[in-house]
Amino acid sequence: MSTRGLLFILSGPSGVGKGTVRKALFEKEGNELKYSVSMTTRNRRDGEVDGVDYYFRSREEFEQLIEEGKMLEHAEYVGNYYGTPLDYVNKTLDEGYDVFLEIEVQGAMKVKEKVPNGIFIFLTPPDLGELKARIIGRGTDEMSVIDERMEVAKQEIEMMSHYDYAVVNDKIELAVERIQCVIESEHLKVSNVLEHYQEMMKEW
Ligand SMILES: Nc1nc2c(ncn2[C@@H]2O[C@H](COP(=O)(O)OP(=O)(O)O)[C@@H](O)[C@H]2O)c(=O)[nH]1
Ligand SMILES: Nc1ncnc2c1ncn2[C@@H]1O[C@H](COP(=O)(O)OP(=O)(O)O)[C@@H](O)[C@H]1O
Repeated sequence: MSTRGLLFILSGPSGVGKGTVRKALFEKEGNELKYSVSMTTRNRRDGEVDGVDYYFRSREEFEQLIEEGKMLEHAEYVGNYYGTPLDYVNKTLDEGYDVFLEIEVQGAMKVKEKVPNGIFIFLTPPDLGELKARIIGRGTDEMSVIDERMEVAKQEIEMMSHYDYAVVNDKIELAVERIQCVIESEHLKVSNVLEHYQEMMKEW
C-alpha cells in the first residue's frame, strides 16, 4: 500500500506562534508527519541549525533555485526570501507520508494555486493585542519591523476565508490538539479513504 500522503499547510500572521506550535506538534510521540524544512536568505539566529530550522542560503543561490523551478513556492517577507523546496515535498508525498508546511500567507496562497487539494490551516491569535505582545516578547525585531509586521498581520487575517480550518493559538497544547484533530478528520474523509481502497483493489 502506498497511497500518496496528504499535504498540510499551517499558516497565519508572523508572531502568532506557528513555529512554536509546529515544534510542539513534532515533539509528540507517534507522529508520522514529515516536516518540510524551508529555505531562507535571512540571517541565522543564535541556536538555529542549517538544515534543521531552515536551509540558510545566499540571495544568489535562492534566486538560482527559483529559476530552475526547484521551489514549490517562495515569498519575499520583510526583505528576505523564504521558500519550500519542491523535491522533498513530492518525494515524501509519493512515499505515502503526510507532509507539513509552516509558511506565511502569501506562500500559502501560492501553494493553494498549485495544490488545490492541500489542507490549509490558519493559526489565529486570541486577539491583536496578544499578537503584538508575542512579537515584542520574542525580542527578535526592532520596533519599526514590529509595526510593519502588525500591518502585514491585519491584511493576512483577512485571508482566513481562503483556508479550510481556523485554529486559535490561545494555549500551545490546545492548538496542537486542534491541529491533530484536523489531521485525523482529514484521514477519515471518504475521498481520502476511497483512494486507499482503490489502490488495494488494483492489486486484487
Ligand atoms: N512562504 C514561505 N514562508 C515561510 C517559509 N518558511 C517560513 N516562512 C514564514 O516566514 C515568516 C518569517 O519567518 P522567520 O524569519 O523565521 O520569523 P518568525 O517565524 O516570525 O520567527 C514566518 O511567517 C514563517 O512562517 C517558506 O518556506 N515559505
Ligand atoms: N500559545 C501561546 N501563548 C503564549 N505565547 C506564545 C504562544 N505561542 C507562541 N507564543 C510566543 O509568541 C512568540 C512568537 O511565536 P513564533 O512561534 O515565533 O511565531 P511565528 O512562527 O508565527 O512567527 C514567541 O515568543 C512564542 O514563545
